[in-house]
Amino acid sequence: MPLLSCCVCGFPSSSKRHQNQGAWRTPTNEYGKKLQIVFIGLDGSGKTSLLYALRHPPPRPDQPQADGALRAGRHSASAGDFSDAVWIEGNSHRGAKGQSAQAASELAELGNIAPPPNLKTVTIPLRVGGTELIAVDTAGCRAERDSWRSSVTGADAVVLVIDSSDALRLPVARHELWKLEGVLRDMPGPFLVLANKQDIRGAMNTDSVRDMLQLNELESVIGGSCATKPCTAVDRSTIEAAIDWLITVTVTASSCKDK
Ligand SMILES: Nc1nc2c(ncn2[C@@H]2O[C@H](COP(=O)(O)OP(=O)(O)OP(=O)(O)O)[C@@H](O)[C@H]2O)c(=O)[nH]1
Repeated sequence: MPLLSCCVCGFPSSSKRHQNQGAWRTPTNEYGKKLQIVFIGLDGSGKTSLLYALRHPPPRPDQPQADGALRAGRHSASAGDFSDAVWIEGNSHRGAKGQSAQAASELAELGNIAPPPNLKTVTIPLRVGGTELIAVDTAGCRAERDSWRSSVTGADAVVLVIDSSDALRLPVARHELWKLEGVLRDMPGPFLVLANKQDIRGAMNTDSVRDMLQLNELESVIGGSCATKPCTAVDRSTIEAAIDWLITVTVTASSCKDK
């Protein structure tokens, strides 16, 4: 018999994911507690750049950005933009959250926060479309990827960021993703793959990224959907749309439990 999917959350109606939607909803704000979204992805895939883009207010029409929003982005990332971030120490991390480390040293220079030199994850408060989020930016370097498992456990939603312009590293991303298969199976919330760097000529489209990551197979293994959305850190609206969608799936679907 075919699995019936919920028309709201897309998960099979009999799945743990569908039934757990809304488990986190409490009366503390419009939707409940702050959603915690964990961002994972290989080093250089663009996690911190995307989060910076989300934090950064869109440019005013009368104030055109200097070429490359990215350059004005995290690298020069004004310390103030991450001044309420929480810097979490990692044991073996050797500065692979490189630009976070740069932002961190800028913070330190300003005497704002004195982050530890070995950063592992950075927790950043965000507001997207009126919803308050806690974004967890993990380190993507090889030495830190095993810690994704603990970062992902208990998250409301997980986002895997892919550098779509780097087909050569897709098998590595696939390998790391499939190592999380068990955690994703137990996770109540949605899982989203962001095919980042769509501004780069020759970047793979979402279908190719899906194929390379074997997401159709993963969906049947974890019993839930793995959505794929295109985005680029150069255009804030693309990441905002993707995260908006993620919030809608997580939040709106909370009502599906009652249907
Ligand atoms: N052209 C382009 N460059 C991007 C985009 N997103 C990120 N980058 C660049 O890719 C590089 C890596 O981005 P990061 O945000 O540091 O990647 P990360 O995933 O946080 O990397 P780690 O901290 O090492 O795990 C930087 O030079 C960014 O400017 C994008 O959408 N388009």
